[in-house]
Amino acid sequence: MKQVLQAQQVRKLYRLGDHSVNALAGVDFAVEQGEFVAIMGPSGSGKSTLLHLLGGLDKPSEGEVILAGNRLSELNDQAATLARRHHVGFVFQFFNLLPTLTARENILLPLLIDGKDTNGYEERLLTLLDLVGLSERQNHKPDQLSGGEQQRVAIARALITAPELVLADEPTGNLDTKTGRAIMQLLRRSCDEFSQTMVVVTHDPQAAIYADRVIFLRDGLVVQQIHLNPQEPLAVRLKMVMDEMEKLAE
Ligand SMILES: Nc1ncnc2c1ncn2[C@@H]1O[C@H](COP(=O)(O)OP(=O)(O)OP(=O)(O)O)[C@@H](O)[C@H]1O
Repeated sequence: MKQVLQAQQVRKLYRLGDHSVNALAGVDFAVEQGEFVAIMGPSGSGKSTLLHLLGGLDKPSEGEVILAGNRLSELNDQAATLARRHHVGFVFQFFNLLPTLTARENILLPLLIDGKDTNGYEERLLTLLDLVGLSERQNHKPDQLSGGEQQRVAIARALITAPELVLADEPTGNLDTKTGRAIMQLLRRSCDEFSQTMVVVTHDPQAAIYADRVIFLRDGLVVQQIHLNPQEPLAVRLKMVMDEMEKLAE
């Protein structure tokens, strides 16, 4: 299987005045195409930092991230931006929707930024609007949508270019259980049907159970990884994730 993403001995040191925070202390892993990986760990364990480095939004202090065959440290800023644009869709906790644009226009934005003709994407847009359940609300602006609906717009926006890799930071944060489950099922379907790769940071075991693999971070290090079988009942997977969380909390 093709590897879409690799982290090699990734370290991140934040300097704060006269002291520094070791946010990542040497993280190694690889993600294969079509794989769904959840990253879990206590607050401050380095999850968001890692996601930013994996997507080339920030640079490691040491180590290397290889994204779709590109060694990010060897790219200049412009080349890194293009690699990101062509290979990665981002879903952040604060949806970063443009308030003056409708849901539909926000979803099409990555194509416009990349200078693409959006006409050729009409069918994909309609499919995505349907998948995220927003066909009826495509002409609403963000302030006319609920938090869950805004989150679904952000997810459709991340998927419109059919990126090989989707990086999501707490995609179910602040959502009710039902909407959160629908979002995770949508990401899972994107893996299964379009062979897209997902890396999702979450503190919620109910969200992590949709992954093939859960990576646990603590103090900036990978301390455990477990594989989940999507064929197993949700309750079995949930127990596996929660047992592991409990062990790591000891
Ligand atoms: N820009 C920054 N400057 C300085 N320190 C930072 C910065 N960003 C994160 N940190 C520190 O790095 C460590 C890891 O933070 P990070 O946000 O990656 O953790 P996290 O696991 O995502 O936490 P949470 O679950 O609370 O979002 C923390 O100690 C945090 O305070």
